[in-house]
Amino acid sequence: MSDIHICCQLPRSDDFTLDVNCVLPGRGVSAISGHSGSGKTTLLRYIAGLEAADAGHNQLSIGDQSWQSAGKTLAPHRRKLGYVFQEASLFDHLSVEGNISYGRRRSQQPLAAHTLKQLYQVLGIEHLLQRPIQQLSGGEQQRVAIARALAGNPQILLMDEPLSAIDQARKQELLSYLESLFRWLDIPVLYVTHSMAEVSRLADHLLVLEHGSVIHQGPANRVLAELSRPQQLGIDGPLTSIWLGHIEAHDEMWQLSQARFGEIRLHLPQAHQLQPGDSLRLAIEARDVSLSLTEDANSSIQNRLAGRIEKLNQSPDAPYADIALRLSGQRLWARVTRKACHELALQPGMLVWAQIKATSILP
Ligand SMILES: Nc1ncnc2c1ncn2[C@@H]1O[C@H](COP(=O)(O)OP(=O)(O)OP(=O)(O)O)[C@@H](O)[C@H]1O
Repeated sequence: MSDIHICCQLPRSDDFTLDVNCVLPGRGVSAISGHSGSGKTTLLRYIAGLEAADAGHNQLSIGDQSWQSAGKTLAPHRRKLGYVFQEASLFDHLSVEGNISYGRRRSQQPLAAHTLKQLYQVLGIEHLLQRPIQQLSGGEQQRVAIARALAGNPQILLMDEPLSAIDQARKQELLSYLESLFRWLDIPVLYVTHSMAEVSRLADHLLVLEHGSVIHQGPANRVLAELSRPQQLGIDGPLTSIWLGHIEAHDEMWQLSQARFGEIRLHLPQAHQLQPGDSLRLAIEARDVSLSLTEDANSSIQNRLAGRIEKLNQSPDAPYADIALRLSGQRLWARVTRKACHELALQPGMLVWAQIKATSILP
């Protein structure tokens, strides 16, 4: 599908206007982040047609279909979209299958039966179809809500913090389901989140809003590479670099995989689900990267990479320094103590060795 064009000027109150003019990719996951009150939900609601918008100033097209243009507004119920909220909001009086059938019935061209079956498998809900909703865990309910949103065969899926009401233990499980789902889906997903874990594992594209306007936008790996303080923009969690590459080989003897990112090779714990040639996305947390001035060949750390310091962020009221390195075309963030930074006299421009513990990077 071709791109999503959004152009809106939407005053909500005396001191808040959603003012967005951007193009998002027509496939993959676009994460939308930003502080509370920055306009993320309002943007999704605008796309869904739930915000009264003056047609003169606003335009919206999804692929080759115009949903809003000069003088014309497509009614919300005619927009082919799925919407998933923080709470699953399923109908208690219907079974799992009854809820999903409800989603299908609301569409003139619902998912074909065999595609629906595949969706059940991807979300791991085949065995739940006859269950009453009250007998589902929070994570299961959310997977059913996603199936219901997709059963009508939408052109776009809107998700508003879908993991925020799920307990921590179940979040990891649901994240894995979402990874599989997004590999399988061929429609674009707009995914509102505050979580670095969700951005780094799920997002292909990242849009950051501040007070109603877009302040960063682009491929998620590139935007994160530039954000030295993601928390200050409302993205909570450890500073993380995303690298995109592929699996080169498996080393059965040591249960390791060798992966390639441009000119860089890394050793990882064996990625059993991936074959040589398969693409791979790696989230490397800055706290898992250490630095030394020389290559320490006696170190137990297998991944030792030479690079140059590009940025060094530290403040006297924090024990850590965040250091941006350039390694053969890749940006890598490292977090070390300010004391170590002082003792090694680290400065922008210096050549250093970055060490990444293989066991800390899970594909
Ligand atoms: N019904 C409303 N009427 C007027 N202003 C509103 C209304 N709902 C939200 N707002 C205001 O619009 C702005 C954007 O709100 P929105 O809910 O889109 O932010 P958000 O980024 O999704 O926040 P959060 O992360 O807390 O969900 C805020 O200033 C909010 O106070």
